[in-house]
Amino acid sequence: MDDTTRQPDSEALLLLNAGTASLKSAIFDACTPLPAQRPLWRGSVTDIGGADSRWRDSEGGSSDLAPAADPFLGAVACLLARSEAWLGNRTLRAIGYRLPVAGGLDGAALRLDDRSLDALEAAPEPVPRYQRDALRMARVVAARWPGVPQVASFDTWFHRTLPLAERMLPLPHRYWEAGLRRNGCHGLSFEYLAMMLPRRFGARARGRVIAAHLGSTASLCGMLRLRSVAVSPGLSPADGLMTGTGAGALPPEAMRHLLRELGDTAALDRLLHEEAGLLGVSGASADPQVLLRRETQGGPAAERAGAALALYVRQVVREVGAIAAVLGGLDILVFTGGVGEHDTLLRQRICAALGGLGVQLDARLDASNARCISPAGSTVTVAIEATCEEWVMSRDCMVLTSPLAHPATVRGPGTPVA
Ligand SMILES: Nc1ncnc2c1ncn2[C@@H]1O[C@H](COP(=O)(O)OP(=O)(O)O)[C@@H](O)[C@H]1O
Ligand SMILES: CC(=O)OP(=O)(O)O
Ligand SMILES: [Mg+2]
Repeated sequence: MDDTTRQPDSEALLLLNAGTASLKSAIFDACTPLPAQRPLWRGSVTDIGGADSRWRDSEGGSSDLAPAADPFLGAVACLLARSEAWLGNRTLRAIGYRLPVAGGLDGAALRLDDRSLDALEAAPEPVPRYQRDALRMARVVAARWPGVPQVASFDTWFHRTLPLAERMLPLPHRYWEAGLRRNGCHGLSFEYLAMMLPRRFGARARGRVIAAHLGSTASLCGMLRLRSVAVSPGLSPADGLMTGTGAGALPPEAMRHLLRELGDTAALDRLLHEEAGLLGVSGASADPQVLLRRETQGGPAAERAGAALALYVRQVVREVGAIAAVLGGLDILVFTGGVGEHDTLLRQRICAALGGLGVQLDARLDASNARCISPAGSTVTVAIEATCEEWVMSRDCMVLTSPLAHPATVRGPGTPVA
């Protein structure tokens, strides 16, 4: 590397990734123009606001989180303190955030300042709750580290290539004009996969790919030539697949019934996002690992755990089938996210149900968590790729804080996304 481009060794990036049930942070070394793919440190708070809320870090640290009046800001305070302690004397070059939607702003990523934060906060509903959380966090961080550049990376950017037929909702046109459209989810994760798959599978990766991001929430993305052409959710993971605590898509009659019964949208939101999904059906847990254990223990509780898992698997299988139809077939099925990367049993159930599409698993490879888990010569390559949204965010931070950066946005001219 040219010495004139070398940053002081002590420069670092802090990336903050607020999801639906977790807050993750990662610190990357900022001494090379393109940060190494492995973070120096990782921290997370899981089950935010729940009974099992815990922080953990990549150095083995972990403890329960004390209840807080505002559980999300409690999680932020915890991770910022841990991050600051880990950083020690290192200088922060930038702090990056994942934002699910660009709120009408242009581009893949942008520098956050009072003006852009105001604009994002003023973006009209509907925006997912965790968008608002990420913006609240950015205000807290700006007060704690004034002067450190802040950068937002948008999930919506990767899905800018969705065709109109995938984006539109069958509603009167005025709602389209008002910005009501299908945006897809987990764009930074799919963008990461779109960079990694060609390294592993060469030209095959440019064919018909379905990426299954199965984490606390779940969404699928169909890609052709590594571009997003089909997605399972609409505006947020509240649509599409069920999740740990979320119902996913529901028939309108069910929504009307629930709204009548519950009386207001806040109660409806709580039910749909916090009390439904695997937790609601099983009556026991949002965590598939817990349900897989419970399923084997017999009795009504085991039956409900089994029913919840069967529903989850069925929804993923149905969506893979639908997206494969849109793609005209399937060359690669890639799993990512906490469940997709680690849950052998659920992967096996999903793949067994997809045999009709040519999906096969080599049980030995799968049990050993190999990265390619289909037998050699299979019609469909089945792969596991550990996602790293924070690495995509770290690149945006480097580009937007470089002296050559375009003043506002990176990764090409933007398509306005509402
Ligand atoms: N080793 C594991 N085996 C099975 N499931 C796992 C494992 N590790 C994490 N998970 C599951 O992954 C989910 C969290 O996914 P992840 O992508 O890490 O988080 P988030 O969606 O909050 O960003 C949880 O449901 C958890 O049970
Ligand atoms: C939906 C989303 O992007 O967040 P999570 O990390 O919780 O899946
Ligand atoms: Mg996530």
